[in-house]
Amino acid sequence: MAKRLTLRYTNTNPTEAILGFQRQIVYHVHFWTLVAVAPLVLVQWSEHHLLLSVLLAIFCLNLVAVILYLRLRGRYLFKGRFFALFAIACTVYSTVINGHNGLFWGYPAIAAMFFLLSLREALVLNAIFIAVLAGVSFHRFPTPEFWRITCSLSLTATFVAVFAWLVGRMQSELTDLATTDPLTGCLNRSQMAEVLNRQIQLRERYERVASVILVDLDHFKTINDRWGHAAGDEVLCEAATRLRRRLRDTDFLFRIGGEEFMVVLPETRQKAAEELARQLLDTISVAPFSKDIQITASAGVTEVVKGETWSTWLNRADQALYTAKDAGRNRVMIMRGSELEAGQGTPVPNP
Ligand SMILES: Nc1nc2c(ncn2[C@@H]2O[C@H](COP(=O)(O)OP(=O)(O)OP(=O)(O)O)[C@@H](O)[C@H]2O)c(=O)[nH]1
Repeated sequence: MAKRLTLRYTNTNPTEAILGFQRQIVYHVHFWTLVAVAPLVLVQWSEHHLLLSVLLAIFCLNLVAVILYLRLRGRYLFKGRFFALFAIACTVYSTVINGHNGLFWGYPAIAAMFFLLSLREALVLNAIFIAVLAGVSFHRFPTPEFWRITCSLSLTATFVAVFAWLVGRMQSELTDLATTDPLTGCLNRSQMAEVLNRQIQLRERYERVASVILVDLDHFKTINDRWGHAAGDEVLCEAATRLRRRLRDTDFLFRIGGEEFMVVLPETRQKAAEELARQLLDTISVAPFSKDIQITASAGVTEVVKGETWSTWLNRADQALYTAKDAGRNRVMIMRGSELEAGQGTPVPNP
């Protein structure tokens, strides 16, 4: 065990970072659309297009509402659906009464929908939008122009759709890279606070229980020293696989240090967690790893207590683990509330 857990958490959560990035996009699209559309309310009014002017004014009110809500509450009001609705209505109606001058707004509207909506919603709405604009163009413009308009609108939608799809894929790949440990595939520390806090919220609000197990491989340094770092890496991967195999899909497995793993068990009381911890240590010690390496592990177990912070909860599990190490390793120690249960550390039979 290299050192005690660092319980200070800096805000480096990748999920939060992506949400922040999406909020920025929503903010900018709404803000710059407002800058472009607000003067058109007066222009259309002065040209006696009263209905269009009113439509544009309501569109602007929606833009202002979304911007303010985002600024004040940090939330995305209406999820871009009113934006799409008004952009489509205004562009189509403007094309009907203004011809090309209205149609030109269709191109930025197509792109904006891909920025604001989910890919599926943007594809469906843009298909409808382009079909309606094509219908209007067919009646309003000569046939060659209708084809040019329909093809250029479709090509714009295709380009932006491909771009949005690739950005979405890259985003999820980067999130995976940022949230998992590349060696073992376990979650890394960036997700720790979020997962533990979620369990604490469930405890506070719905009286749900949850437990944490810290598992630390014993004398891991000797493996590196004797068989080399690559063999040590193999043992870590295999240990993670063995732990994962014993866990449920709803449990969370983290690698939080060199040879230290954390298991978060939702809906699990301390008693059940203690039993599971013993089984986890068994899966590590029961069979040799590659190169016939034999290894054991120690574990600290504790259940979340109402009103505590995630760091207090984890600190208690950490203390239980240290006690297990001090007591001779290859055993489980549990810690309830604020007191370590004296003598409750249960040795796991040596392999
Ligand atoms: N192969 C490999 N070794 C690692 C990795 N991360 C940390 N280590 C090694 O793990 C060892 C941990 O050593 P210690 O903290 O002394 O713990 P230990 O030897 O397991 O002793 P106890 O925990 O007290 O039983 C160090 O030698 C680290 O270099 C890794 O990713 N791969």
